[in-house]
Amino acid sequence: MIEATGLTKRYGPTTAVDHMSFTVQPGRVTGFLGPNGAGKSTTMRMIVGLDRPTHGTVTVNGHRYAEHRAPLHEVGALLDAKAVHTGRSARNHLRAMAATHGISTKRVDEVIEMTGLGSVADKRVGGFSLGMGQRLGIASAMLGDPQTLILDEPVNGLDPEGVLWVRNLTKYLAGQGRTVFLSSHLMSEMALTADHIIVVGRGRVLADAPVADVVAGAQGSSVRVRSPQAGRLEELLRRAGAGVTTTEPGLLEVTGSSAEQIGDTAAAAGLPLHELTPVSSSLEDAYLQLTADEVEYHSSTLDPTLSGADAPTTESALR
Ligand SMILES: Nc1ncnc2c1ncn2[C@@H]1O[C@H](COP(=O)(O)OP(=O)(O)OP(=O)(O)O)[C@@H](O)[C@H]1O
Repeated sequence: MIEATGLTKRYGPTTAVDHMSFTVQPGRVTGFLGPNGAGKSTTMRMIVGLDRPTHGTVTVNGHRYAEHRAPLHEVGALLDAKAVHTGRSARNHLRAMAATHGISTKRVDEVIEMTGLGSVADKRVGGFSLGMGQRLGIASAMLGDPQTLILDEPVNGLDPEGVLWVRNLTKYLAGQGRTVFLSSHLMSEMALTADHIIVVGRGRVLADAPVADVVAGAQGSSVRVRSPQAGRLEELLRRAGAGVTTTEPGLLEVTGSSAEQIGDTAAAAGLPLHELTPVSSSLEDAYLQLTADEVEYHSSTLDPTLSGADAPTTESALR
């Protein structure tokens, strides 16, 4: 379990982390989401003692990182995949790490196998692709078979197969009762991977809840209703206070009313329904609403005259 209490980090005039308090529970995958500069990496670095809090505390299983006797067995972290001696092979890098922590070479072979690095383990890390570097970073984090895993952007640079692998691995590790805390900019991926998310913006916690609750709390959830008597139904729903828009004859997009309420209203009036579909907001919608005022760089409106490399994308606007 990771517990942050009033965690604060200032760099000169910049407050990177501003009185953050949260708990990351074992047995589930917790996602850490936030726009560029929100303080995610700084928070993760403080968890593993690479940065010292200006105020507040953060502990892993009740102790600050530095207080753990064998930290590698307690906490595994992927913070900067490029922070590896590039002249060494992956196997030698892992063996050097293992040797200084009393970990067997058998375990090195295990993590190489587990992370799919077998065919490149004896090649120089300097020639690794970003994805291979990420796998090596994850192998390093797993080396001590830790109870807690902290992964900063683990799917960054991975191909779809690699992304799926990280998803399955993190779910599997959480299923074993471990604490898994990972940051990502890929909202759609987080929706598939995380059970719980902590959303941050400008160093503060904006949401800390199960993924389903964050999505349900987003504005914009609606119900698609199809009826041969859509006009009459629209009248009744409006009278009951719902918002209704019509995009094609017979089809209503209803907000402010649940599918059950709409079904009951239609049944009470004897109106036939041909479709009644709740359309929930995606995690991305919820995330954009939560962080709308917190991003450092707004893309405002997308300029249609920009094209190719000049055109901002949703992802680049968030980063
Ligand atoms: N060593 C440092 N010195 C000065 N300012 C820093 C330092 N590290 C981070 N910051 C600032 O602190 C804020 C939070 O940065 P941080 O890297 O933690 O955010 P982040 O959420 O991880 O962002 P990203 O998604 O870009 O990785 C930013 O404004 C950043 O410029």
